[in-house]
Amino acid sequence: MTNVIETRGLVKRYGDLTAVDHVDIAVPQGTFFGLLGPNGAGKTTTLELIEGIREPDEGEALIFGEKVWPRNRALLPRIGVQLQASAFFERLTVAEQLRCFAELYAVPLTRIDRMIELVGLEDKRTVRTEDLSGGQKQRLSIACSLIHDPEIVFLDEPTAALDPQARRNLWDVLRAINAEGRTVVLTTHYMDEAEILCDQIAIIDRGKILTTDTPRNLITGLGAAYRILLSEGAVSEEEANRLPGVESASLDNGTLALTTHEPSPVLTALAERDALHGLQVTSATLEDVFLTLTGREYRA
Ligand SMILES: Nc1ncnc2c1ncn2[C@@H]1O[C@H](COP(=O)(O)OP(=O)(O)OP(=O)(O)O)[C@@H](O)[C@H]1O
Repeated sequence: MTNVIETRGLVKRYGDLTAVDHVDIAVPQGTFFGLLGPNGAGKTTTLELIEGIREPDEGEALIFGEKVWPRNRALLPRIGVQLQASAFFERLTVAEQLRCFAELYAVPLTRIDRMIELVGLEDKRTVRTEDLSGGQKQRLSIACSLIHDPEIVFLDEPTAALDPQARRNLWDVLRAINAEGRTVVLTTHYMDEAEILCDQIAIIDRGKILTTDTPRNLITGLGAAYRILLSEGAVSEEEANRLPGVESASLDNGTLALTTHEPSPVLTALAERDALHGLQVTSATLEDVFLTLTGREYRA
């Protein structure tokens, strides 16, 4: 698959601090790519280096095989950029704001309605930007970044500071953008968001990429055990300990917790005993991946 983005040994220093430390990233066309890391990890700086709005101290970033620095104007119509903080003309309505961007890019004004529909702001088209909620502002800012129909869109923490429901609603918009065939590069400090949305995740910490893979491979690569939780009384602790594949079973606070690396035979044996009451199966999470890689708990 063609890589539409590649970075080679990207470095950015601010005084003594190396904010981006030899970052190598490759993003195949059409991927939903996530740059995941705690606050201050270097996500925004990395993104800005790739977008060509900051000069690297070392290394280079390529989009569609072309260097992004010095500023490469030929790339601009092909990429959409949503910055972490968006500044709007506050007195303009949603539709006027989009019209302004459409005219700047000289694209047909029919794109305005298309974008309003894509981000679900139909009932807000005549509302002034200053009267939008945080989630609606983020939607508008995403719509502005897509007005010229770019092939790649960069989104810097688009769901930060949104409430859980607004975050989930925005996830649907982001999925739709990717489903249209666009490559999406997203930064986030939310583990769940990266796991749910992204095809590929690069975990960044202290300026360094720790690992890049699919969420599933990152998690299964740990080889961690599954936990199977059942209601007390579904089976006895002794019987649970004897089930095929069970490594340990213990009863705690009304919940029987089993650990296993092979959930299938355990679940089959439980089903045969009609003992699936209160069943929950959990595997390792990206937080466990971060802990394994850094030795530290993940604190966004
Ligand atoms: N213009 C700047 N001058 C000096 N230091 C900077 C500058 N921009 C960022 N930094 C520092 O570089 C490091 C990386 O910052 P960056 O904003 O890239 O991280 P981030 O992962 O995007 O964090 P956040 O999630 O908080 O936005 C941080 O320690 C930050 O304080």
